[in-house]
Amino acid sequence: MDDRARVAVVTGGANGIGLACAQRLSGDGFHVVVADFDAEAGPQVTAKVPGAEFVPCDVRSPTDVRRVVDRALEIGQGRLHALVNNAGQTARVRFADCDEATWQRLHDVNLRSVFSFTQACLEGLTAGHGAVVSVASVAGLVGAEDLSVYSATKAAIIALTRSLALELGHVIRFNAVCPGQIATRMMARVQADAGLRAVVTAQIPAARLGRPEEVANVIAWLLGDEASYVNGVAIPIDGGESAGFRQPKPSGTTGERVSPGKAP
Ligand SMILES: NC(=O)C1=CN([C@@H]2O[C@H](COP(=O)(O)OP(=O)(O)OC[C@H]3O[C@@H](n4cnc5c(N)ncnc54)[C@H](O)[C@@H]3O)[C@@H](O)[C@H]2O)C=CC1
Ligand SMILES: O=Cc1ccc(S(=O)(=O)O)cc1
Repeated sequence: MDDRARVAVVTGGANGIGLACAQRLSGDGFHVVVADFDAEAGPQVTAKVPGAEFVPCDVRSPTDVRRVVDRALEIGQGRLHALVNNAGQTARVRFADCDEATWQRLHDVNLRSVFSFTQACLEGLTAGHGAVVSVASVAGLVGAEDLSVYSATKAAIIALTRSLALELGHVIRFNAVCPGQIATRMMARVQADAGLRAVVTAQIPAARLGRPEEVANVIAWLLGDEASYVNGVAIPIDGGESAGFRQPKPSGTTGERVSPGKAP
C-alpha cells in the first residue's frame, strides 16, 4: 500500500448507500475495506470499487468485527482514517405486533454494530486523526409510524454520536447523517408501486426520492478536511421532508405553488 493512502471502513458497503459511499471514498483516494454479510456481492463490490477489499462480516458478530478491523489496521499500518457505520435493516410493523426477536435484530444490526465497530476502531482512528460518520435516519429525528423500533435505533445512534463527540472530540470527529427516502433496496416497495411513489414524493419538497450518491457526497464531506470543525451533528439528507409541515394538496392537483404576483 502507498504509505500516504488513507484507510476507510464501510459497514454494509455491498449495496445502496454503503456501496455509493465506498465508491466515492475510493475516488477520493481512500483504501476502502467493505464489511458486509452479503458475501455473494463481494466480487461485484471489488469490481465496482477500485482498490477495495471485501471482508465478509455479520456486524452482529464480535469475531467478524474484529477480523474486519484487524485487516483494516494491517492495511493502514496501525492507522485508520474513516469509519462509516452504515449497515442497517428495517422492519415495518405495528408496535402492538412487534416481537422481541425483531426488537433485538434491529438493535443488534443498527445500533450495537455502531458500538462494536466504533470501539474496535478507536485506537486506529486516534492514530490516524480519523473521523466517524454513522448513518441514522430522519426516522431518528422524528417518530415514524410502523417503524417505531427502527426509529428508536436511529435516535439512539444520534445520541451516541453526540455523546462521543463530547467525550472524544479532541481526537476523533463523530457525526451522523439522517437520510430521508433514498432509492435503494430498502425502498424497493416504494419504487415498485407508482401510486405509492406518488404519495411518498408528494411529502418531499424535492418531489423525488434521493439517490445513494447524494448521501455519499455528504458523508465524504463530513469525513474530509473541509469539515474539520464539524463535530457532533446529525444532518438530514431528505430533500426537505423533515423541514416542517406541508399544506395538503387538493385532489387532482399537482400542488404547484402560485407565485405571489399571480395570486388571485
Ligand atoms: N434507503 C433509505 O431510504 C434509508 C436508509 N437509511 C439507512 O441507510 C443505511 C443503508 O441502507 P440502504 O443502503 O438503504 O439499504 P440496503 O439494504 O441497500 O443496504 C444495506 C446493506 O447493509 C447490509 N447489512 C444488513 N444487515 C447486515 C449485517 N447484519 N451485517 C452486515 N451487513 C449487513 C446489507 O447486506 C446491505 O448491503 C441503513 O443503515 C439504513 O437504515 C436511513 C434512512 C433512509
Ligand atoms: O429510514 C427511513 C426509512 C426506512 C424504511 C422505510 S420502509 O420500511 O420502507 O417503510 C421508510 C423509511
